[in-house]
Amino acid sequence: MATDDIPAFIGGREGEGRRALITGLRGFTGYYMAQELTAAGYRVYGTVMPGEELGPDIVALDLCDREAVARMVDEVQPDVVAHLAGIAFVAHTNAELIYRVNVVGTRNLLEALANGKHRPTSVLLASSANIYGNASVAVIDENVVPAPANDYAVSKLAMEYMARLWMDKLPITIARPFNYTGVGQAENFLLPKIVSHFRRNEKRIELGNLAIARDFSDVRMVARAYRRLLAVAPAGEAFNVCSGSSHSLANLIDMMSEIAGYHIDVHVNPAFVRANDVLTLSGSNSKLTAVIGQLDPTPLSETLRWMYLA
Ligand SMILES: Nc1nc2c(ncn2[C@@H]2O[C@H](COP(=O)(O)OP(=O)(O)O[C@H]3O[C@H](CO)[C@@H](O)[C@H](O)[C@@H]3O)[C@@H](O)[C@H]2O)c(=O)[nH]1
Repeated sequence: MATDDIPAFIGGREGEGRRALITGLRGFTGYYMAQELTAAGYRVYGTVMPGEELGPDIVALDLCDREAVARMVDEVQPDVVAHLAGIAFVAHTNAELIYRVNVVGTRNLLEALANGKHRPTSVLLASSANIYGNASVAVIDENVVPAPANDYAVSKLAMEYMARLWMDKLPITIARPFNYTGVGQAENFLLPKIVSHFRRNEKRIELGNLAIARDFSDVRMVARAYRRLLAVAPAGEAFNVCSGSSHSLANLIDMMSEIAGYHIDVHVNPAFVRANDVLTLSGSNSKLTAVIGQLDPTPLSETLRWMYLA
């Protein structure tokens, strides 16, 4: 689809009179997704983990509880679904939980939606660029054959394969986000960790593998891209969600030094070095922008400044 053909309602109120379900509403991305969908006119329903605070239109849900998932879907009867709940930390040590939540939990949701009284017009599943592993090409597009290198990535690729079994019943879109960050991301991820050290004025930081590079986006851009995908993506397709430019770890530290106005000493702590790390992830967003229009990515230095000053 050429950019000229992109429907005019993009950026408008395409959600008017429609119900959106966000799984993982209180997760890092869920918060921004809710803002984005509410602004587009959707009535937003969300699931949170049992024990988290509830509110109107917010349901506590363990995705691994198949019957509870079916009940929730029956109550909400969503028109669109952004499935963001899942284990997001690549170095999470509980492999069983990773597979249970990311694969079985997603299967429970798709089964409930397919069997539900009301069929949604779009279901977006958050997969991950980590499925590509250590790709041999410099810039990764959706045709690169996935080569997952850790349990997290295998779980996300398994989720994608499992989702294909439901594509004859549900209009499913797979998002493959590259790295993204922003205010509210947990400090066990690389950029919030670096930013928080500078915020505390620390002169030393212990990191893991320094020889990495990532394509970082701003979480607000990712939420915008997901909202547009829900409105216009052709069913059954996978889309990279990324800025198209990659930064080395040294470059990230330099950027933060510039913002904070001082130098930090970087030390390697073997405890943070991952076995089977993915070294470089740099993506092409051409397929995405051809369908949803230009992304207007926020420069990473601006996102870092936002986090530093928050
Ligand atoms: N977290 C962390 N990472 C470190 C550190 N030192 C080096 N790294 C390296 O920095 C890279 C980025 O780590 P994370 O920020 O934890 O992100 P990620 O593993 O790339 O995963 C993120 O991006 C994926 C998409 O590419 C997402 O799917 C995933 O949920 C997550 O957001 C990894 O190669 C990691 O080994 C450290 O102290 N902490």
